[in-house]
Amino acid sequence: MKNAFEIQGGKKLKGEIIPQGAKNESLQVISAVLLTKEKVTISNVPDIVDVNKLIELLGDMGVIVERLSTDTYTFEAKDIDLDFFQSDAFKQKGGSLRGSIMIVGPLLARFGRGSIPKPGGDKIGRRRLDTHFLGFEKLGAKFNYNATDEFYNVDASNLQGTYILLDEASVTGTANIVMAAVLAKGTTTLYNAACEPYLQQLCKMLNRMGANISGIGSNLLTIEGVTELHGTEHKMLPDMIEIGSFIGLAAMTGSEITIKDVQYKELGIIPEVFKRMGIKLELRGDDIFIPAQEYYEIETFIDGSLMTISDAPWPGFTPDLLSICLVVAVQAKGSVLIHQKMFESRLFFVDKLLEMGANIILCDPHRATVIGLDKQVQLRGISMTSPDIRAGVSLLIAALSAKGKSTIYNIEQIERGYQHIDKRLQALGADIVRV
Ligand SMILES: CC(=O)N[C@H]1[C@@H](OP(=O)(O)OP(=O)(O)OC[C@H]2O[C@@H](n3ccc(=O)[nH]c3=O)[C@H](O)[C@@H]2O)O[C@H](CO)[C@@H](O)[C@@H]1O
Ligand SMILES: C=C(OP(=O)(O)O)C(=O)O
Repeated sequence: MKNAFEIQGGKKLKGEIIPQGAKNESLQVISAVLLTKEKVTISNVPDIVDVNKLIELLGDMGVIVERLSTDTYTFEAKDIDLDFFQSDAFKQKGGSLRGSIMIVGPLLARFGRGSIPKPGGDKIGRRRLDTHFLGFEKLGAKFNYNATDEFYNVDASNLQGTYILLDEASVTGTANIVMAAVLAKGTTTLYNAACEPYLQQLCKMLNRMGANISGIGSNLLTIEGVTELHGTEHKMLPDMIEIGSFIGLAAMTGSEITIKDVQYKELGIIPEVFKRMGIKLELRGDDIFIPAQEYYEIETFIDGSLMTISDAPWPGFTPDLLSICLVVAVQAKGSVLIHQKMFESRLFFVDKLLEMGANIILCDPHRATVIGLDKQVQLRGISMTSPDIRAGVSLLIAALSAKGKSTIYNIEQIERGYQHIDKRLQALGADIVRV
């Protein structure tokens, strides 16, 4: 398998691009099929490494998976092989993606026990799972963590609804606890819940399956336990992180791009953050049109002080788009402080941007000040390795804007979240090949 992209940068792109279905939503709703023995049909499923691995894992557990078309699947979790969870195959596969952690809640709810190896995902700093297991414990489960094997086991003969104040608004943690609580006895009140669109979509799907969840979209969820759930149909939202990435791509390369069918009202603060970086966006129907812009100027705060872009749980700005904002700022007019509050190793990729000619001061692992080049100096193409999914795409955007050839290695990191990205960029006129 060829695992690098070779890019000849500096070309203006033009055209329309359709965002894939949301990666992080997919990982939640596909895990939720374990909650019922009936058939669940899911559409707009992105064809990306992480989602394909989860689907394969479900198949290994005994879920009957049928692919109806390129992006539509049915899942039927009639019989699950509970012994599979102690096998080496599970330990190896289950640990290879972050999203696999969300099979534990449904397994616990339906079969009274669940297991998971310490999950993978991006190496972007410490990524604790306490919220998940503290929540399960509150519902009456017992868990143990084998530090040698890096393996978690959770047991519960009878989950009991209760009041849970989460220690942090964890996205996958909230999803996991909600999925455990829907089949628990009595009422669970979940406070400090995360409420990203991914979670809103999950909760709506669970309600269609017969669950009784209220407070969707807020940080206070009330879940009245039910005895069983049924089959349903679900369609994934477009991936808001892809949409943000394409906005950044258009600005940095000075290209005219239309992003189709974005479900604008689900994008929260995302378009506003890019607008404050000086990027012109037009909503046409439900498409975002970004005109070719010679330059874009980052606003200051009202009092004239330096703009700061930082992450926060929803409806704050998602941490998954900060790397994109950082790279876009490299060619802006003006300066910005990028403050990545959640993850402590997500900004180190600026080293590569520095090598390409960017003007950035990495203040500490969480903060970087970018002094924009205002397109007066073009970045230089280099060879680089993608450290994580969003840094990878940011480097790809930098490479597309740069003079000369860049090579990006370790593109599995990019491909775990961006579907057929080389082909889709080629369709916009990009010079990118897989080598
Ligand atoms: C598969 C999936 O859905 N992955 C997403 C999910 O990961 P994931 O669910 O793993 O991330 P969490 O929401 O648990 O939080 C990530 C990290 O941020 C810290 N933290 C979290 C909440 C908070 O209020 N303050 C805080 O500092 C935590 O210590 C944690 O280590 O949510 C992250 C945060 O949006 C995203 O980057 C990931 O793309
Ligand atoms: C950090 C991310 O993903 P994961 O949680 O799967 O590592 C991401 O999507 O930006």
